Parts: sequence; structure tokens; C-alpha cells
Amino acid sequence: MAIRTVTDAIRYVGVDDNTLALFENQYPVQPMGVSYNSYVILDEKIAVMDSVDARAAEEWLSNVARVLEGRSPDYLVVTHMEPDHSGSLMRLAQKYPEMKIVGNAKTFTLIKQFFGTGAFSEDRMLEVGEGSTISLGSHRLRFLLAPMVHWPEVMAAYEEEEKILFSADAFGRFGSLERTVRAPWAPQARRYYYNIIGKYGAQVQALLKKISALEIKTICPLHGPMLTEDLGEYLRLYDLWAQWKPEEPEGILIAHASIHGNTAYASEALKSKLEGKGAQVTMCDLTTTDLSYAVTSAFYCGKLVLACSTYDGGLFPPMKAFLDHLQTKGFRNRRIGLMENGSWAPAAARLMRAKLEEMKDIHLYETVVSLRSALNQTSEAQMDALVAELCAE
Ligand SMILES: Cc1cc2nc3c(=O)[nH]c(=O)nc-3n(C[C@H](O)[C@H](O)[C@H](O)COP(=O)(O)O)c2cc1C
Repeated sequence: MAIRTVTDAIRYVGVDDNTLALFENQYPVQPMGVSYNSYVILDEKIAVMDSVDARAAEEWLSNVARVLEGRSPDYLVVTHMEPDHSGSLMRLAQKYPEMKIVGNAKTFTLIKQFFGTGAFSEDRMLEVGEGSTISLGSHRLRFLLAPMVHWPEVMAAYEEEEKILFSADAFGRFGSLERTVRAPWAPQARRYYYNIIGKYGAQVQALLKKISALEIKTICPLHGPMLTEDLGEYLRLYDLWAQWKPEEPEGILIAHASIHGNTAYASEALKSKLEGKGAQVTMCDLTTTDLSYAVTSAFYCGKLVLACSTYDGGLFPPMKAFLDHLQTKGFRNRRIGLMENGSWAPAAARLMRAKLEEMKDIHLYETVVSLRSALNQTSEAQMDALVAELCAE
């Protein structure tokens, strides 16, 4: 990946990873890839902002060396210790033994856990806290602690001279810079947010409140593009996401998990009926859709219909996994209809309801569509009643 110029004094030295299959060993990142971002601020003193995944160490070290042009960095700022950003930290630290490591108290606890208690001598660890500053010359970094966005030691850094927010993982998105140069920010930022940061909406709101007092010209996140335009729109979306509010309050997601196809067929019939009433419907086959996309679609819409076959007295596993993931990510504040199928003792609706009742602010529609193997007159009448409820508001 080519080095990029952020401003005259600031360079992007991050690395694209276009070969990784699963980010965090669970989120597909093909074909879009992912980037591990890192920046260098060149002034009287030099700060390197974060390192990269160990997979990308060689390219990153070479990028850093090229922009340094023979100088040595004074600081490596560690905005958090997740290995996709700290995996090459020790390589840079060994190469430049005079360089100080900048972190907060929790950062150094994690550094010791990952790299051993003797990883750094005391004089190499420069501890900062909320509001601490480091002057580099004409540039000055001010630190804003952002605990649990989405690790405990996370901090952002605001560069006061050029009004740049180094936002750690906030505002990041999947997609390498090379492969997604023309892709809109929101779709992969939304999937990144809900799956990785989503549980910590309250902590994201706290960070948004802190940065609302700042004039920001550029946001430099740790994944995906540097953001220079439409910042108001990105902040608006983050504010919505952090409050678990749907982007399409009237949009309906039908998420189905069908063993032999009858529940899927009934879901298609439901979709036709809803569209006949002018509703905006998205379908998600949970047996073929990666969970990270299904979870994102669920958060996007204000209304859902969950349709599931009964399986050994329980939920068909793709629905069970979907509900587990939603719960983990703090899913709430949605209106939901249920459709079940069972050939001899349907239990799916009862089990889905029980799971949803553990979540906050879930409104369940009264009508439950209960299929016995296949759609028939009785279940179609239930479906019509559910359609009326879904379209009533
Ligand atoms: C392995 C297996 C276990 C099942 N367990 C139950 C069950 O416990 N209770 C029930 O009523 N139906 C059970 N069924 C029937 C499914 O719910 C059946 O596939 C469904 O009624 C038809 O819908 P589908 O074509 O969408 O899967 C089971 C089916 C399979 C293949």
C-alpha cells in the first residue's frame, strides 16, 4: 500500500490486508479486505500513531522507515492493545530503542500481559490520562479516554493544530483502502460497528459527547479511509447506532431459518403480502447469510419477523445463533412478529419469545403465525392478521 499524505506533516503508513478471510477469526472480509491503519506525525518530535497486525509488520516497518527519512520516532502512541493494532509494536520498539511508548495506565497493564512484565523499562513508558497533552513542536496531541469503545484502555487523540481526531476503532470500517476506494463508508462501517463495538453504545455516546466540543476537520480511524468530508453524516449515524435506534423505523426484516424450505416459502409469501401493502421488506435466509450481515440488517430495521422451524424440541440452530448474537450486541427497541413451524409439536415461537423477553424494549406483535409443516388456510389467515399489525402503525 502506498504511503498517503494526510496533511503536510502527517502521513498514512498503514497496510492493506487483502488476503485475510475472517477478521477476528469470525467476520468475513472478502472480497473487500481490511486495512490496519497507522499514521506518522512529523514535527520537531515525531509520533507514530499505533502499529499494525503482526501479519503486516514488514510492510509497515518499511513504510514508517520511508517517511522517517533517517530520523527516529520519539513516541509510539498506543490507542489500544487489540492485536490487530499492537501486533507489530515490539518490532518498532526494538528498532528504535529511544522511542517512548505512550499509553494510559490500563494500556501498560495490557502491554505487560501481552509482552511480559519486563517488556519495557519504566523510563520508556509514558503514561497519559484524560486531557493529557504531548507537544511535538507545532503539533500537540490531547488524549481523550474512551474506555470500552470497545476495549478498556481505548483512548482517542486529538491533534490540536490540524484538528485531526485519531479515533482508534471508532469510525472504522471493513474494506482495504485499495479495494474500496470508491465504496460508500456506511455499509461496512455499520457492519463493523454493530458486530464489534455495538454492545458498548453507552460508552460510544460518552465519546461522542466528548468530541462534540471539538472542531474536527479529519477523522483518522484504525480501519478504512481517513474521513475528511461528510463528517456530520458519519457523526449522525454513530449517534443513532450508539443509541440502538433503527435507521429505517418502518423497514421490515424477515429473518428465516428453515430446514426443508416450507418456512422459507411461507416467509416469501409474507413478503409478497407486506409489499402488496406498500411495506419496505428485506429478506434474510439465516441458513446461508453470514451472521455479521444478518445482525447488521436486524439493527438497521425498526421491525422484524422471525420465522423458524422447530428442531428437536428447540430452535433450528441458525435462528438460535442469530438470537444469541443479537442479545450479545445489546439488541433492543424493536417491534417483532413471530412465525414458527413444527410438524408434530411446534415450540419455536415460545422459545423465540422467551429469548426476546430477555432483551430490552422489545414489542412483540400479538399474532403468531404457527405453521404445521406447510402453509395452509389457517396459517395464512394468521399471516394476514400479522400483516395488518405490521402495517397498522
Ligand atoms: C432433525 C429434525 C428435528 C425436528 N424436530 C421437530 C420437533 O421437535 N418438533 C416439531 O414439531 N417438528 C420438528 N421437526 C420438523 C420441522 O419443524 C419441519 O422441518 C417443519 O415443520 C417443516 O418446515 P421446514 O420445511 O421449514 O423445515 C424436525 C425436523 C427435523 C429434520
